Amino acid sequence: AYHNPKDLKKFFINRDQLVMDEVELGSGNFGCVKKGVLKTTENNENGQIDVAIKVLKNENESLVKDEMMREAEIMHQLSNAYIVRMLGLCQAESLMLVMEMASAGPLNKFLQSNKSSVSVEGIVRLMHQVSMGMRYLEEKKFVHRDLAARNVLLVNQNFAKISDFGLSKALGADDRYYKARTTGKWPLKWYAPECISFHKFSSKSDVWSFGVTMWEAFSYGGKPYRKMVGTQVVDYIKEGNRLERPSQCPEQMYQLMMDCWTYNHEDRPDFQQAEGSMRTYYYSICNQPQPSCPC
Ligand SMILES: CCN(CCO)c1ccc(Nc2ncc(-c3cccc(O)c3)n3ccnc23)cc1
Repeated sequence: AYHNPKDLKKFFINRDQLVMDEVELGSGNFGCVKKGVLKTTENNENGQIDVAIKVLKNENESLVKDEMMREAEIMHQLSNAYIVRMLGLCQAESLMLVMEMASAGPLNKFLQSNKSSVSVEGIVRLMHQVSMGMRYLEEKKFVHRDLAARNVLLVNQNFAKISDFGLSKALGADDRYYKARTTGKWPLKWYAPECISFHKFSSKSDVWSFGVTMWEAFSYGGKPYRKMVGTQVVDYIKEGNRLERPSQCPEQMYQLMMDCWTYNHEDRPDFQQAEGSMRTYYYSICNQPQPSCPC
């Protein structure tokens, strides 16, 4: 269950600072995500920040509430340009998680509806940013466990942030993986073999998911293993098959995806190596570093 609430105390936002739109950005069994603004008085300047608010439904289910508190506790420890920032929690008519808004929404949806205006170089830039965010998570010993294009949110078409830490886990100092006790509604098409066979999750299994996320991006929001259900994918992979190179995908990027789908996790690159490959290729095609604030 969720513990040490004291750490998050300073993180509680009072309800009258929040103005919530009717606009619903998304919904799930947890509740829904709404658009809104957070009124601030930073150094007595009255300002406001666009926010996404995850609103918990049927409050009484302490299970869902604990899960949201765990998500908040994880995000509270993260600070990186390529990871969605949590601004705080608000306990009012229901429990709310307040995040800094990434207003262009999920990467897969964006690419599906902007095929013509996003170049291959633009996709390489976005996926390099995701690899930097994941390298940061790896260094901090957090396992995401739900990396997919639907959980990469865009500030704009040149700036991506990793989101949805609902399944994430902090590894113990000398743990090399997280062992799930039970299986849940798992995104099997994004999961490495060891996750499915042994319920073992590590940054190396996040690397496998990163490969599938790359495939989605270079497919402009295509759905992986289209004709199969999750359980069929397990056999497909075991027989040595992999997703095919998307037509617009550069050879070097497909090679990296294939490396991320190395069956044995010990032989898979880690995010330090994957980020290095992305950076090398990105510089080779546009010879300029990522702006410090890619706004
Ligand atoms: C393009 C418009 N559109 C699609 C609407 O149909 C759309 C969809 C989503 C968003 N933006 C966001 N949706 C959800 C979360 C979120 C909330 C809680 C936890 C968490 O990890 C993430 N979030 C955090 C920051 N920005 C967002 C912006 C636009």
